[in-house]
Amino acid sequence: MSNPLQVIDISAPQEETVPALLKAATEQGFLFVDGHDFTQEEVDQLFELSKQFFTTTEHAEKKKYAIKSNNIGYTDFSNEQLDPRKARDFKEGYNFGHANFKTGEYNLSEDYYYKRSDKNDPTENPVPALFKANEPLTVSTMQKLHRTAIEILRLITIALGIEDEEFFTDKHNPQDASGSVFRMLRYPLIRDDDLTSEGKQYNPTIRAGAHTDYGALTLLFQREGQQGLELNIDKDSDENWTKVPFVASKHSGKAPPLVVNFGDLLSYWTNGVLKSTIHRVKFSPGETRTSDRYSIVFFVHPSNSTTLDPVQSDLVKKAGNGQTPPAITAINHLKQRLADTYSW
Ligand SMILES: O=C(O)CCC(=O)C(=O)O
Ligand SMILES: [Fe+2]
Repeated sequence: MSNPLQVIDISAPQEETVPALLKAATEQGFLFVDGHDFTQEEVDQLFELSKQFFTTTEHAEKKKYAIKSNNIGYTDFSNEQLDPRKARDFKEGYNFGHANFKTGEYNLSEDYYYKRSDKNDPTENPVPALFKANEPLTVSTMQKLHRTAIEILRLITIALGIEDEEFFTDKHNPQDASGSVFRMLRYPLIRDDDLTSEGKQYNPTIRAGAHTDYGALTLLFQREGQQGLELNIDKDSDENWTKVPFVASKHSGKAPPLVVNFGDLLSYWTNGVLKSTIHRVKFSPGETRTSDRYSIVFFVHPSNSTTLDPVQSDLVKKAGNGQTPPAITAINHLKQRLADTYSW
């Protein structure tokens, strides 16, 4: 499959990466980020861990970790409906949240996370045993993903010509309470005729309904042969979907480039100059897929109290839509979007 997205190597000189990043962010809102520091081996281990969790844990056991309104835990097959006009999404997932990306703590209890108590209660957001046993891997991944996101935000600030070079990075302090979530997802291989009558409420082709992401930035790993992510770059047409292919890294021994997209918050902050592009996951009828799709996703959100006022940038003044973003904080925006998705 040819690649319609740009591949940007963040280890290359800034003079090269900054204009390419701006072009990708303003035209498509999606790109590949190569030159990160994830090895193939560690990403393989992550996908193995995810597969093991989803395929060897009893359903009743998974349900003990059911997702709560803090967005931490297991999402069951019927939980999520990203496009309210369509069927529920046939996928399962596990979200790690309430993390401090500096110390590596995660799934922290409410009062400890919000600094109302100096003691964490590990029973509040319990971690499945398998993930607990593999904590060094998941924690180093979350921390590295956060650092990668910060680097992308730094480059974007330069690309937009924002005078305050820390405008975006300051809003994403690794120690602050935020809606950031690290998520493992599994979309099982299933064909139309596999569905029981109970399963008919699911759509076997559209696995994640069309949506934009709620946060600032999303970083995603996928595996070769497990594609399915599609973008609707042309907003005026519901029919025109661009498939995200699998591409390999240019750096030997490194994991494939991360699929990166801009979420609603970066779009608000830039009056629509950075595109928060609609996307979905689709298994097309008749395709020759032989395995489930797994994805590993990091949703980057700013500190909870951040507001959505546009940045001071000539580029945004000139090319922006001039609309006033909603007068709410990042956390209230997230709560609203999660309520719409999960019918909480
Ligand atoms: O799994 C994927 O490829 C995409 C998932 C996605 O878009 C999301 O969860 O927001
Ligand atoms: Fe998404």
